[in-house]
Amino acid sequence: MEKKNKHIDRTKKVISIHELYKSFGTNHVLRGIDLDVYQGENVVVLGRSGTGKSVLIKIIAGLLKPDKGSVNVLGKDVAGISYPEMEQLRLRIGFSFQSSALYDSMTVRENLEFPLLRNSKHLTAEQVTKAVENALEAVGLSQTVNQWPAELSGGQRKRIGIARTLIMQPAIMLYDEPTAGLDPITSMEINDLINEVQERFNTSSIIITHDLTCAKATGDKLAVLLDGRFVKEGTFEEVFASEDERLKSFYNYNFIT
Ligand SMILES: Nc1ncnc2c1ncn2[C@@H]1O[C@H](COP(=O)(O)OP(=O)(O)OP(=O)(O)O)[C@@H](O)[C@H]1O
Repeated sequence: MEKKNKHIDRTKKVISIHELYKSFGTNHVLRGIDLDVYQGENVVVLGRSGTGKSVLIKIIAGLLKPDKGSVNVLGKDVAGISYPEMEQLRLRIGFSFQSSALYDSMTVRENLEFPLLRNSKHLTAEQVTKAVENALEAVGLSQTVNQWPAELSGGQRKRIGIARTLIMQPAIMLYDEPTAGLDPITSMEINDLINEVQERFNTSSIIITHDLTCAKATGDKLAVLLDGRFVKEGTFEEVFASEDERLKSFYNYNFIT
């Protein structure tokens, strides 16, 4: 079912990218990217492997520097800001990695406490406990608080990874292949969670995925990256109605793999 989100505020851009270029030596990965993400909007980025989707969200998160172009995130130009300003901005961006990136030697509670204790030193023990409880409740895994990551399923680890980013109350969520390696039912649960996070916390998100079911379920807008540029933007139906041969071959490839 195509999603409907009534909460998008089209008067507020939380991410605005214009003519972004990024190369690694002679590998010209991003070649003139334009993208706007509005308050409360979920944008899905589709594209074949190696087209630069992860590079794009790493630039948004300040983990890579753009070569050229403007990248404005929550009102700040990430290319021009100082390191301390970038650190502050990064706290408002939740990055959900493909690998979930949990610390195996820490319990779920400790994994969730970690970003809070490092970044919000003024909090009392009681406030930290409450924040952990709230984040776990938001992802439906309150009962796992004393478990180890190794005791959790892939889907649960993914949820705990999302809870660990939610604990910092981010304005923007970046999901890198959130359903990769998960079975269809668990994937559907993660899609639902992405939408719940969007509605409950009014976050704006970029979701990188090869999973067209995820794209349809979570994306208010889809953007297709090809040869270093976005070649098509629109709703799932608009993108799939495209007669562009380059897009058609991409969809066919995805449907049969
Ligand atoms: N730090 C880096 N140094 C050099 N090259 C890099 C670096 N990061 C990415 N690249 C190159 O940039 C290109 C795009 O990589 P990226 O990881 O963004 O692709 P992707 O679209 O996310 O692929 P996938 O769907 O397989 O995850 C690749 O050719 C990759 O080798």
